[in-house]
Amino acid sequence: MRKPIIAGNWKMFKTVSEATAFFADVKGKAEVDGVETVICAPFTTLPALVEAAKGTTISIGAQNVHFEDNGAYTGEISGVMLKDLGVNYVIIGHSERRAYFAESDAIVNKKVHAAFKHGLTPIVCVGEKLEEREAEQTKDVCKVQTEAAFQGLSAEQAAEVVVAYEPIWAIGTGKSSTSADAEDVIAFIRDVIAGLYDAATANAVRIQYGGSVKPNNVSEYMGQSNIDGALVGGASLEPASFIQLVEGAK
Ligand SMILES: O=C[C@H](O)COP(=O)(O)O
Repeated sequence: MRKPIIAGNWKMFKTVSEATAFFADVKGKAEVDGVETVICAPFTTLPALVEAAKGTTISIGAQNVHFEDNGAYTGEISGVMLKDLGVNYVIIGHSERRAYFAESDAIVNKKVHAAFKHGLTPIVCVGEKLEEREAEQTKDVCKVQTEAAFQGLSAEQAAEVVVAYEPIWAIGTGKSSTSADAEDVIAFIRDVIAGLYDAATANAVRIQYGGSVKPNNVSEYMGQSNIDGALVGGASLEPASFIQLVEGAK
């Protein structure tokens, strides 16, 4: 039985004071039995959020990690540093990082290994561009990205990965994938993982949908048998909306 997981991805939004005010508003409310709640926040807000989250069921995640433990990598943050803060999750390979920061499939895989090395659970993003969808390459793209991300992971590690299927054309556009289309691609991604490992491992992996998920459509996605939650950008920024997303995942 896979536990649904709602993860907010704040992207480059919120100062420390805004983050702590948000947390105070959702504490006790975005905590729902049977649903895992994660807030993936900017690095600068992580210490305050980790502190605020103590004694709650809300986990705190980062939005990126470098694949080395330390070194001359100006501006980067490592898994050692995130674990030291008490962070539990990290988003890896978000399409914005792939597009704007040249993250290749090989880099994504190195980051996934770095996450496991330091006891962080990776939320690995895969998904196609609009032109790839129009060329009917959605599944090919997701297969390549998924296989690359999982390369070299043991079955035990693979079972712990959270995958977020995010069609790029649906991110921040208000154009969400239909729940049936998302289910079709996510079931396919699960089959790809089964091909790499076995059915039991694939059935343990939680796969989220992401792309214009809102309080009014989250339960539609959650009603699909292969969709185990959502990675949410815009609608995760307001406390009331975030609480509704978590409640909608029950
Ligand atoms: O990581 C989250 C996704 O990029 C979705 O963003 P969005 O909910 O604003 O469309």
